[in-house]
Amino acid sequence: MKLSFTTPKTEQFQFEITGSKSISNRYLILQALFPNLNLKGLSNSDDTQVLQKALSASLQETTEIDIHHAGTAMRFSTAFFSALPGCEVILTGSQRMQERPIGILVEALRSLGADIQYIKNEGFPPLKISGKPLQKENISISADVSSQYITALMLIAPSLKNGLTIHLESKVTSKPYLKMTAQALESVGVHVEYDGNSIRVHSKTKIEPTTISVESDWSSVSYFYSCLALMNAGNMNISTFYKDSLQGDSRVAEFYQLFGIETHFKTNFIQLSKMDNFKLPQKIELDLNDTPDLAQTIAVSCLGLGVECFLTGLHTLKVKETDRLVALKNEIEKFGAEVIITDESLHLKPVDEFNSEVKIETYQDHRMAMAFAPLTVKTDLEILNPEVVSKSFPDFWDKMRVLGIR
Ligand SMILES: O=C(O)C1=C[C@@H](OP(=O)(O)O)[C@@H](O)[C@H](O)C1
Ligand SMILES: C=C(OP(=O)(O)O)C(=O)O
Repeated sequence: MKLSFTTPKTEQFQFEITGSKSISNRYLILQALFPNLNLKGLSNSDDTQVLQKALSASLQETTEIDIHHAGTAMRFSTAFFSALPGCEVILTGSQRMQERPIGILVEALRSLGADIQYIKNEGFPPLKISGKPLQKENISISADVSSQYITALMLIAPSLKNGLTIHLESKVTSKPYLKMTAQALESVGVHVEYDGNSIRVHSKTKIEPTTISVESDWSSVSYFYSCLALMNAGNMNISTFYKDSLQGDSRVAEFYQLFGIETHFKTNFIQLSKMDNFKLPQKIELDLNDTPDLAQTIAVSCLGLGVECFLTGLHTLKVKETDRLVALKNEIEKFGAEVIITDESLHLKPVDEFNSEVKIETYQDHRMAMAFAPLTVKTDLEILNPEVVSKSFPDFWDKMRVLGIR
């Protein structure tokens, strides 16, 4: 899809963004445990829809469930089905899902008594799961590959007889997602104690009827911060967001101050505007260990603004929808800039003038398409397989059109 930008007639934009897929997928598991949980404003993303479908599958006999590209759905439902007595499922996913590691979670579940077998490669989906009551109440797990393994254990913990204590080994990656899980559990009345290196989730069999409204997705809104940073003028009112967010990616508001974007929190929306007389820095350095999904957005903003950046804490990017470090290097260098990557960092040295008419490969990764789209404000470009955005944000291109990106 070829993209071009026409300065819109208005400088004031107003729109709404779909519910957070991370929050939605946590509450879907909790709803499966506690049926009197009522959910409003769920994400319309593919990743949420596949999890909804998986959880509503009839489990009379061995059922194959295809989770496509959805990492959270794969990890959360592995734990859920393992602890569901009597169920027999085969959990599979896309080619890339079959290359994304799950061994740490499977080992943890097995040590609690789960019956899980690998169908193809040791350590990777597809999995054959025979659900049964899990016994132990203590577990140690490596926390530096994906926080989703730990979230998966936390979400099923209330259904274990004595709850579960999870000891975190090694440096914890994507930590705010664990806090999000703890807050989701607390919001339905499950008691959680979290002291940094261990998490205790108490058992709970029933909850009071509860209605939860899912907050909009902060990772999705990052692309609008990037657009505004690259545009000459404008302000945006985007709903529904609150100052006290469950989502770690709400730090995008702080990060984009570096690029002259101010965030004002109104009752239920955010107002983004450009700071007056702002002078861009020559170089920024950020540790994104807590917010890995913002890395692509920030790297491309830097390319567009001509700001050198050194991003660290990126070791998990290699095992996401694609190897995002390699994908970023390949695509950013097409514009003439230089990118140096290691296993956990990215150093971008920008160029004054871009190569034009660049074709962006998206590698089946929604965030590659969405991170590069804002660059159209500066130069015409082409995004290959633009439909990948539906993994987290199906309405993405409609919203871009509102801003003048066609
Ligand atoms: O728990 C979650 O909802 C997520 C956790 C993060 O993954 P890792 O913990 O694997 O970094 C993040 O990248 C992903 O998009 C969503
Ligand atoms: C990494 C992501 O998702 P997941 O791991 O759930 O597939 C993402 O949405 O950027």
